[in-house]
Amino acid sequence: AGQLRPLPAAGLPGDLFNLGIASRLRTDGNATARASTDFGQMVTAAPEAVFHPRTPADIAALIRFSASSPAPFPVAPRGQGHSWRGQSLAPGGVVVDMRSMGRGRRGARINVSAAGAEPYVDAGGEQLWIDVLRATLRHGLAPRVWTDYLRLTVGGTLSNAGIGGQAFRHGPQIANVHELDVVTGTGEMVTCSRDKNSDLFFAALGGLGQFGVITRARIMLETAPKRVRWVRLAYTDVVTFTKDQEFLISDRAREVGFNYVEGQVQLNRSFAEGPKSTPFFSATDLNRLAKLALRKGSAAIYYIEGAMYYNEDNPESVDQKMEALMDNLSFEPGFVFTKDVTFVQFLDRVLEEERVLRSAGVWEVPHPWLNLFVPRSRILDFDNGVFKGLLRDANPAGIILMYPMNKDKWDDRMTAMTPTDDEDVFYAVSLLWSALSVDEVVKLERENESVMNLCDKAGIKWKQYLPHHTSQDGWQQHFGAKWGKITELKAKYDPQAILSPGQKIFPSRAEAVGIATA
Ligand SMILES: Cc1ccn(-c2ncnc3[nH]cnc23)c1
Repeated sequence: AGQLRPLPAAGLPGDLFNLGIASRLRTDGNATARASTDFGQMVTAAPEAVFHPRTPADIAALIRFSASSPAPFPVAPRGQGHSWRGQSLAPGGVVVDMRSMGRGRRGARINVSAAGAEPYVDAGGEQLWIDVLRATLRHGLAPRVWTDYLRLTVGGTLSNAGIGGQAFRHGPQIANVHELDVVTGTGEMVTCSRDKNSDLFFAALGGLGQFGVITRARIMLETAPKRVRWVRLAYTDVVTFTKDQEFLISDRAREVGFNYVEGQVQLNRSFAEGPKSTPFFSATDLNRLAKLALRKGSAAIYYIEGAMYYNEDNPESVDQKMEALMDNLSFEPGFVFTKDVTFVQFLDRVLEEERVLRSAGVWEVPHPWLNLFVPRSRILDFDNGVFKGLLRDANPAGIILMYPMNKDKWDDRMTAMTPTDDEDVFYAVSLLWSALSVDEVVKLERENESVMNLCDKAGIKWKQYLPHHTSQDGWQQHFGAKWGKITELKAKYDPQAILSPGQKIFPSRAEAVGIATA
């Protein structure tokens, strides 16, 4: 039940509880327990309170109060809490439950501007992408780039980059934003874009919550297709697999190719010991694929996952387009798996995965993830060292994604990092493990470490996506040449280092005060 007046929390300044916003603060154990962990379940750290803002002005008031108090306390915006290593936590501080912004006035914070040559949607940072999709489809429009899972917030994915199979063509989600409203670490509400307060605009996109809280994003839209031809093509040879993937994301394939290109790696042992069927593959499919791996003696099966958008007024043309495309690709003959679905069914495909995993009780488990961007020139070394070496006989629960993107679709002025070599293509490799026991957490974390060490020894210049580093040196290496600018922007927009301490990039003054008084 809501509290009339929360009891002042020990670690927060008493007069916080005299402010007008105090009634929106919850200090009870239920509220703080829910905000003490995230989807990754790798870290637990309790806030002193959870704040339920109604408007961006409420968030500004809370942050202004912390920034001007003698003992500034951490403040972390939390949407769905889908960070994996505690990035959305605020130990000893205040977690802002962003989802309370939208409550009560459904749709008020998603405004579609459908007219004109460049339609867009203004979406609250707390809005889920699935809700943005439903609102824009009412106008026959949709954002161009999607994460694999849609029950994530706009502010959360834009604070990382927002990658998925459409990014090879349109860049990550952060490359498809016109304007932001951001509440900075000094509690100012700033509207920013490429032309206005542009340093904050570029900082916040991929900014890991370090420079401000995204409360609105103006996102580019395109005409939405009605249907999708969704295919998976199986390969046993990684050279052929990556060659075809790179063709599919090249300009040559622009007219004749897919609208979406991703890829997965299935290690052999998972055929014997993994699920007998999945949302995409039937048991028969998986049997055929297991036999293929055996016959070819390959350590893994590689799938290209492609999607071709179309409208039902000319289904035969998508058949012809798909036939022509298949002729250009060298997958294992007969190993083409096709589904014909609506646009929403395709975009929301991971919901099915979530349902299966939740019903098996393995969705809310620890997720020791590792997401790497690997330079194209080293992807075969990576495959050889990791999938044919380190992980050859592994069979952890979870999925392995592997697909290329075009670096020139990313904007290097933004905080998100891509590999700093001079190549124009890099691969996303996502080891999305689910740990089904406590010692598996330790084992998988160690394995992830050894993957990164193997890359270091081989001189493979990786960057982490959804990054987690345990030292400021690690973060300096992550940001490389951007580090100087990033520290300047942090001093300008969050001088007390209040915001999103869970990323562990900057020692927060709040902590420093704590240490000083300890
Ligand atoms: C970069 C990233 C983080 C999570 N994903 C996922 N992709 C595909 N299926 C998923 N299921 C859960 N997370 C998934 C991809």
